[in-house]
Amino acid sequence: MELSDGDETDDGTSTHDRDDSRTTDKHDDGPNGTLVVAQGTFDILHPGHVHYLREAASMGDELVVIVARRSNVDHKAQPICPASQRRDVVDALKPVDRAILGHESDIFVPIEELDPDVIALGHDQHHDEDALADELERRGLGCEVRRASGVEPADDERYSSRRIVERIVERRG
Ligand SMILES: Cc1cc2nc3c(=O)[nH]c(=O)nc-3n(C[C@H](O)[C@H](O)[C@H](O)COP(=O)(O)O)c2cc1C
Ligand SMILES: Nc1ncnc2c1ncn2[C@@H]1O[C@H](COP(=O)(O)OP(=O)(O)OP(=O)(O)O)[C@@H](O)[C@H]1O
Repeated sequence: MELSDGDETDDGTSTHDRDDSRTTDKHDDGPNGTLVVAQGTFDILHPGHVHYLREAASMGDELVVIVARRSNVDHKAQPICPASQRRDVVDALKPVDRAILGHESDIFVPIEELDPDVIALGHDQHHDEDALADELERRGLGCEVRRASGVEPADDERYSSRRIVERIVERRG
C-alpha cells in the first residue's frame, strides 16, 4: 500500500506514541526551569524556523516543540512530509530539547500534559493571543503567551516552506 501523504502512519496515535521513543532528551532540566513551548508545521526547514526556535529557546531554560498534525493544517496547503519526519528533524535542531507530535484534534492536550511556563507563538501564527490566553485560563493553565519576531530573507533566499515549494515547482516542475 502506498502511503501517499504522510501523516497517516501516525494518525490516531497519542503525543507519546511509539515514534517518540526515537526522540532524545538532550538536557536534564530540573523541575524549576522555565519550560517554553513552540509549535508549527515545520515542513521544509529554513532559517526562519531556526530564528524562531532560537528566540523561543531564549525565553526559558527548556524548549519543547509541538509539531502540527496534518489534520490541524487546514489554513494552508497540506505538508509534503509526514509528521513523524518533521518531528524527527526539528528534534535534532540545537535550540530544541524535545520535539513531539501534536494531538490530532485538541491542541490543548499536549499543553495540559507539558504545563509550560511560556508559549512562544511564531510571528505569523494565526492564533489570537487573547483567545489563547482565555482558553488557557479556562483550563486552569497558568502560562504566559509571547509572540516571537520574524526574520526576512536576504536577496535570493526563501524563508517560507511555501515559497520553497513554489520555487521547486517553478524550476523543476
Ligand atoms: C499552544 C498551541 C498548541 C498547539 N498544539 C497542537 C497540537 O497538539 N496538534 C496540532 O496538530 N497542532 C497544534 N498546534 C497548531 C499548530 O502548531 C499550528 O499552529 C498550525 O496547525 C500549523 O500551522 P503553522 O505552522 O502555520 O502555525 C498548536 C498551536 C498552538 C498555538
Ligand atoms: N521567516 C520567519 N521568521 C520567523 N519565524 C518564522 C519564519 N518562518 C516561519 N517561522 C515560524 O516557524 C514556525 C513554523 O512555521 P511554518 O511551519 O508555518 O513555516 P512557514 O515557512 O511559515 O510555512 P508556510 O510558508 O507554508 O506558511 C511558525 O511559528 C512560524 O511563525
